[in-house]
Amino acid sequence: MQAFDYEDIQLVPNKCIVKSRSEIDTKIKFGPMIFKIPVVPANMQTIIDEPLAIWLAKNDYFYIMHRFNEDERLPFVKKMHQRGLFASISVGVKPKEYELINELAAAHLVPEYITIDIAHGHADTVIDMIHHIKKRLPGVFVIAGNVGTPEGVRELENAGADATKVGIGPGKACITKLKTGFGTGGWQLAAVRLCSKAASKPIIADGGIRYNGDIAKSVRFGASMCMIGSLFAGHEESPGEVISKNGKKYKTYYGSASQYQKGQYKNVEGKKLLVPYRGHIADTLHEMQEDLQSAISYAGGRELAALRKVDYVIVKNSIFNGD
Ligand SMILES: NC(=O)C1=CN([C@@H]2O[C@H](COP(=O)(O)OP(=O)(O)OC[C@H]3O[C@@H](n4cnc5c(N)ncnc54)[C@H](OP(=O)(O)O)[C@@H]3O)[C@@H](O)[C@H]2O)C=CC1
Ligand SMILES: Nc1nc2c(ncn2[C@@H]2O[C@H](COP(=O)(O)O)[C@@H](O)[C@H]2O)c(=O)[nH]1
Repeated sequence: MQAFDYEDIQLVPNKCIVKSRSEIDTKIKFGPMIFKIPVVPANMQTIIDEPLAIWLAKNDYFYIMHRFNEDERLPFVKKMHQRGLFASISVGVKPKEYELINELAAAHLVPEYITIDIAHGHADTVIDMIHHIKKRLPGVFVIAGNVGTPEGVRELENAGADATKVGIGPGKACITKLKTGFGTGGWQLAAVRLCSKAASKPIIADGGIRYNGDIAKSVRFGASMCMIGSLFAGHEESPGEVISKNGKKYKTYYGSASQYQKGQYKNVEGKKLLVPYRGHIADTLHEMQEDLQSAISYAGGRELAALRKVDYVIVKNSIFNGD
């Protein structure tokens, strides 16, 4: 298997079949709903909060609420449904998480999406949680992860997951590769390709996306959706205060397995960084859509599916990886 990452790949253009990029459709059906673009902000505490989730849902973007305000998740589902919006939450695998599923079922609160979010998702703990959710909340679209291998994808799909999330350690705030020696960091795009070939259901490419063009590349290699953290971290709407330093504005971005998230230095696999302030998230999402429309035009198509068939070349070291 050849190892490559986003910066090593360039997609090869086909003849354009549209007169304007505005004709091009970037919509994606993912689970029970259709979204404007195949992009979801990472379910991390420095990336999403309730006001942003509401804005994203109202504006036809996919979102996944993080799982770190444990007791706010049930009321969150209720509030979203009262507003006529879809609910999409995350869970872990510890005993309290089983109770949450039971409480949601008892209250007849059925979120549209539940993401099982742990670092090493190819595990019986995740398989057991998939079974539990499917038993108690059968209508929910279950996303499970993270995994980095075809075997991981197949096992979670066979257990009942409706989609799997691929990426072990490629994230900008991640230090898993350094701390453990394991992961898909440096070959995340090749891992997406490998996993998507084994998948019979959608996969989410999670981590390592540094430029808008990487979204098109993820779709080329089989992703239905891209989860992005660092590119979304610096916005006005991102949780946390704007920090001024040497006349420049920043926002904080920290890993979900960092000591800042955990409140203690134990099994730490994430770090904290400052990312430049980028204005409003609506502008970034709009630019992502425009760039994706342009990418589809280079693919010679009118919709996302055109990207799946384009040729590619591997050009090692063409540009420096942001990491
Ligand atoms: N995508 C990625 O590469 C990574 C993502 N993360 C993110 O960090 C957050 C915290 O993740 P996580 O620590 O899994 O969540 P939790 O702290 O909720 O741990 C989940 C469960 O899995 C156990 N566990 C965690 N890591 C391992 C492992 N390597 N082998 C065996 N058991 C394990 C934990 O027990 P115990 O702690 O006692 O071992 C716990 O019971 C999540 O949001 C996750 O997505 C973290 C690292 C990598
Ligand atoms: N190894 C770790 N990975 C983490 C941690 N917190 C989050 N993540 C993963 O990173 C992506 C976002 O990646 P980015 O390159 O777009 O910034 C996120 O969705 C998680 O899967 C962590 O502490 N350690």
